[in-house]
Amino acid sequence: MVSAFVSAAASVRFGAAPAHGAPAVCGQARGTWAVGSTPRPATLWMPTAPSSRPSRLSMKTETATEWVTCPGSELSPHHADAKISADVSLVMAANNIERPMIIGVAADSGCGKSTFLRRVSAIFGTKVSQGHTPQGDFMTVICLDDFHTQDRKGRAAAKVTALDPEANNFELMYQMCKALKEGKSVMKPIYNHETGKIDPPELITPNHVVVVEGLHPMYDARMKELLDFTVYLDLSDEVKIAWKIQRDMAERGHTLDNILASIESRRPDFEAYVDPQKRDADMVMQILPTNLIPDDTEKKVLRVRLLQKEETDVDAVYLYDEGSTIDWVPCGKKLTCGYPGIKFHYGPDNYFDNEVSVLEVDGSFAKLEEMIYVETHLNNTSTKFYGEMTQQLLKNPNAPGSSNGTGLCQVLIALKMREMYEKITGRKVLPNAAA
Ligand SMILES: Nc1ncnc2c1ncn2[C@@H]1O[C@H](COP(=O)(O)OP(=O)(O)OP(=O)(O)O)[C@@H](O)[C@H]1O
Ligand SMILES: O=C(CO)[C@H](O)[C@H](O)COP(=O)(O)O
Repeated sequence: MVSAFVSAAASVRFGAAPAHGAPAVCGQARGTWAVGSTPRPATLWMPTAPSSRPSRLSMKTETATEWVTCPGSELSPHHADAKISADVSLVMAANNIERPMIIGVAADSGCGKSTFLRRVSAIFGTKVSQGHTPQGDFMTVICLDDFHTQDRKGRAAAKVTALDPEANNFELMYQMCKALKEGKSVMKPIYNHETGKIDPPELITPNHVVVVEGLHPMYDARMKELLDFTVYLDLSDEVKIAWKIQRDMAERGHTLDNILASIESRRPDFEAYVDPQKRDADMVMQILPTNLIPDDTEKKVLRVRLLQKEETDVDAVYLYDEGSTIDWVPCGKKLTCGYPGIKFHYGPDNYFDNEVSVLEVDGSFAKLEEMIYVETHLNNTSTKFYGEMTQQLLKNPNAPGSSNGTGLCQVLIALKMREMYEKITGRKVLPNAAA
């Protein structure tokens, strides 16, 4: 698809690609975006140079705020200090925030939420803050583990897992997300994964985009209602185990038995409380073992299916011909593929009670720059200029999944989030704002 924003003369200042392993919201100064002769929408939201913008971190305005006890704080002794501001935060006007958009990203632990959100932050463009919760100048990412009602010891004594709704303060979660959506600040509890304890609350101010990620963003009906866009990352057991082994053995010193036991012990609660959220998500990314290698044991080659609910405010990405069912094997001169090749599928389907469009990518890409060839065959990608999807992948080639369908689908979902933001607010985010 060639968007109306295409301009061969367009010049982009690229920032350094965020290093893999950087915090969920990568700090990148925004560059200028010259769109040549491209007409600018009247309501174009143009970030000013970082130095002339009020820094969210240096805002002292919240000290003038009157704080009130947040409903739900009475439900856990650990949440007694949880507060919300009585009035709309001064940060709203100071940072030119009109209407915070709230996005929910649900998945089990270790299923790639942080990795995915790094792509999202690159597309929205945001500078990262230090601290427990990444609060960028455009996007904030709240981890819902912060609403655990008990510390690790408490959960062990009560014999509940963190996945059990009993172990989470949904009332507080809802009230705080509602307050942020209304433009109010909150003093949110912190769950400290290093100590397993609940730390004193931290200040979270409203932002253009607030992502709530974790085990249960869509579990509670009122929370679900608040969310403007929802995503579920659905890993098959085989892939989940492979990723867990890779991370928890290599980086966290767990043994294989340990990891397998932990996955098994969480399974009943995962199936009861986390997994069902995928039914209602606007987009689901299924990550499965490949079909291209019979009896594949390595689980390194992935088959990724992007399920896009038809009934949303953004149009589904399609391959070639909207609504048709298409299998596409693009290997050849235009797309270099090593073993076992690459295969696309697109078509309509039903997912629980919803009509969805499915875009499937099985296999890996050998040369990322050749993704432009794939991009040319995709439509409704919500890109703002020819090659934007490929450019986003090339920005961070070493991030997990860049060379397969996970990276491609991460970028496509992030572009849909940006489109949704523009629809909700009536503002335009400059393409490549993060560069
Ligand atoms: N697309 C991908 N391809 C391969 N590996 C991936 C991919 N996405 C994530 N991983 C790996 O899986 C592991 C977990 O990823 P990540 O930390 O993003 O998950 P998470 O859901 O945020 O985890 P947690 O909730 O436990 O913090 C990491 O080792 C990461 O490198
Ligand atoms: O499922 C999880 C989400 O990240 C964690 O296991 C849960 O938050 C408890 O954390 P910890 O194991 O550090 O006490």
